[in-house]
Amino acid sequence: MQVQVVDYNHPDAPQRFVQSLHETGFGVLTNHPIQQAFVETIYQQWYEFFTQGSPQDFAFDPETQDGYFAPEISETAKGHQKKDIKEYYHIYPWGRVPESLKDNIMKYYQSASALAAELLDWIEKYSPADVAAKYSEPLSSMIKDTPNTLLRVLHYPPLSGDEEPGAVRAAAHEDINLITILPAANEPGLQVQQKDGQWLDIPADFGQLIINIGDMLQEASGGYFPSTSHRVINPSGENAKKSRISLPLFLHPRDEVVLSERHTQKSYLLERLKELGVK
Ligand SMILES: O=C(O)CCC(=O)C(=O)O
Ligand SMILES: [Fe+2]
Repeated sequence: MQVQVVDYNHPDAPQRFVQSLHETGFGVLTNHPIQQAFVETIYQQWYEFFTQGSPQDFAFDPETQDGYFAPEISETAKGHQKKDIKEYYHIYPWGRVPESLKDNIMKYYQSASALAAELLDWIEKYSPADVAAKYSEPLSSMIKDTPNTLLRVLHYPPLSGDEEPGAVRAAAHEDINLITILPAANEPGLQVQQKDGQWLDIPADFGQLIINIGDMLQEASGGYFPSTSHRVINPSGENAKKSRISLPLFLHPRDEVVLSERHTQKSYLLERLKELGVK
């Protein structure tokens, strides 16, 4: 099955969307409540911050993990040797955010988190009974008042030609969290790995919202929802001269939430951050 594009307002949307998540780990929504013009304003503001601002003034704190991650310290995907070609900024509700960018990005954080709670209710409702029985509490309540949900603003710079051979914008990886909400980026490149190993472009037209399953929901659902590998490939030709901005929101439960017999959110996250080499 291919990743389904689902109209958020259609009566069958919840069921079709959850089916797509089960079969592919991904689903794409149109006509959703996040306004594209607002997303674009954010892309523009943060593009200026990365390219003309002083991101180093907000260098990330290894303890708390908020702030700016420069290209030199950017993460290396699990199982890979080369760093991704990207820089990014981690936003938490309690974390540091440049004053001039705060209003819009926190408004986005709140509205995308509210939408995520609704989508988690859809997922809960259309989980088979034996899968739903594994959830230690309702999925949307796992993220209620959580301080752990992470909004990452990513800037993939134009390619200069002297990148390390083999390095890519984002090497194949799985997300750590419950679900990820990602507005279509301003440039293409996102691909998902199918069960047969082939890489497929994610449908990501202007204004679409991409949702994918992360390891924590895979863990909590006993594998019913797969945390599927995805990557961002390097552009070529004229597109290589362009920046790419994207804005994934990684929904994380509160620390104490039980995911499975072996893991709480806190123990699972620590294990994964060590693997990424950023903790
Ligand atoms: O930039 C993108 O489109 C995806 C980024 C991503 O997968 C991630 O940061 O986990
Ligand atoms: Fe990802």
